[in-house]
Amino acid sequence: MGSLRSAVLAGGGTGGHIYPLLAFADALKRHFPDVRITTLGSPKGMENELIPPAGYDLRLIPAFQLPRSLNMNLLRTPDRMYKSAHAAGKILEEVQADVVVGFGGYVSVPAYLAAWRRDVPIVIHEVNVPPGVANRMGMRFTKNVAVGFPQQPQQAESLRDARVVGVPLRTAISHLDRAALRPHALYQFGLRPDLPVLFVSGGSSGARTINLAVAAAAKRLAHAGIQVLHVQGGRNDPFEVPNDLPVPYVVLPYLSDMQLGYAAADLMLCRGGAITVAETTALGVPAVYVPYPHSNQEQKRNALPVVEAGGGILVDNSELTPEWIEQHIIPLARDRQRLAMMGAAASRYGRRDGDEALLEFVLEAVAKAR
Ligand SMILES: CC(=O)N[C@H]1[C@@H](OP(=O)(O)OP(=O)(O)OC[C@H]2O[C@@H](n3ccc(=O)[nH]c3=O)[C@H](O)[C@@H]2O)O[C@H](CO)[C@@H](O)[C@@H]1O
Repeated sequence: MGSLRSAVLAGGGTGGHIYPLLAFADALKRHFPDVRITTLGSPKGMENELIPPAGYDLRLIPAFQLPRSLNMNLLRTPDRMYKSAHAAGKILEEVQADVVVGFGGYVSVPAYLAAWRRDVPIVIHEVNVPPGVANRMGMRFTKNVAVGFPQQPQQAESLRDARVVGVPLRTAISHLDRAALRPHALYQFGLRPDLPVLFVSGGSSGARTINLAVAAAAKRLAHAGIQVLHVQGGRNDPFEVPNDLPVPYVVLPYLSDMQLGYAAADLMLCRGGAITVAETTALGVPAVYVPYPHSNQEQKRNALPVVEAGGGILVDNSELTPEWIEQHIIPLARDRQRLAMMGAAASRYGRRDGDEALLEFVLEAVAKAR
């Protein structure tokens, strides 16, 4: 393995960009205990809540809104973009960056621009198809593109030559032994060991449709003997659940220790965010995926290969009603054999070594540039 003295990691907005960044930072630290790690974020993203508690240096650069489609005129539209790239450049110089690794989100663009102008190698990690606007812009400046899933290079021309490295997952998740942690997780949440647990999470910001549909099905789930562990999501409105249910229905605003949720879960109900899909499959958690309908079908593309492999089922956002939950989720949550088969299929699709594989790719990129 090569070496690194200073790395700048850029990625922000929602958890989907930040958790892989943090997992990669941890891998860097493990291999190079003296490496200087600097993360770049913008003032309003979830990075402000997630990165400082993880112990990494977070530098904020002025935010600017990217258009939804790629428009190279942006690079000529000075002001805000220039201000952000200038701020990123000053940080790259101060920390004498050997590499910039970008995970997407608005804040990655100024980092890519600043690195390109200073001949600092750039590595892009992309988990979605189509790739996000920020990363697509970054691809104008580097060929070092890594992706999270094996189908991505076939699905997008811009990713055709990308290296499949998997998704860096937090070690609490990638090293998780679900069965061993389960008793502790159930105890922590006040759940019973004798009844199945449906774990509900709409991704880092939460999902209104999922929250409301499951809450409205609370009585039916409870009377069928299904416990619910329901994470509302960082940026979502609270919802009402009856308080006289015969079995536990636990609502949490946000769960930092997601490994506990995965350990408690017999079945998951979730969106199809790329990192969520990487985690459920790495851990072999059978899941019902409800892709977010307004983002270019990216979440459906994330979940479909898992479903085709037998690791979960897919339902349209508009079809997720309390009746659908009663007809499909209740029988599934009670069918231990089917859940075990789905879990095994999910884990054949998933992988746990994305952090190490991305690190290897980054070191190769740095060595190539030297
Ligand atoms: C609406 C939208 O555009 N969503 C995008 C966003 O999703 P989002 O930001 O929701 O990201 P993902 O679903 O991919 O990942 C969510 C992450 O948050 C963690 N988590 C979640 C809830 C919680 O209480 N605690 C917790 O730790 C999960 O364990 C996971 O690590 O980024 C993903 C990755 O680019 C994209 O694929 C999604 O399409």
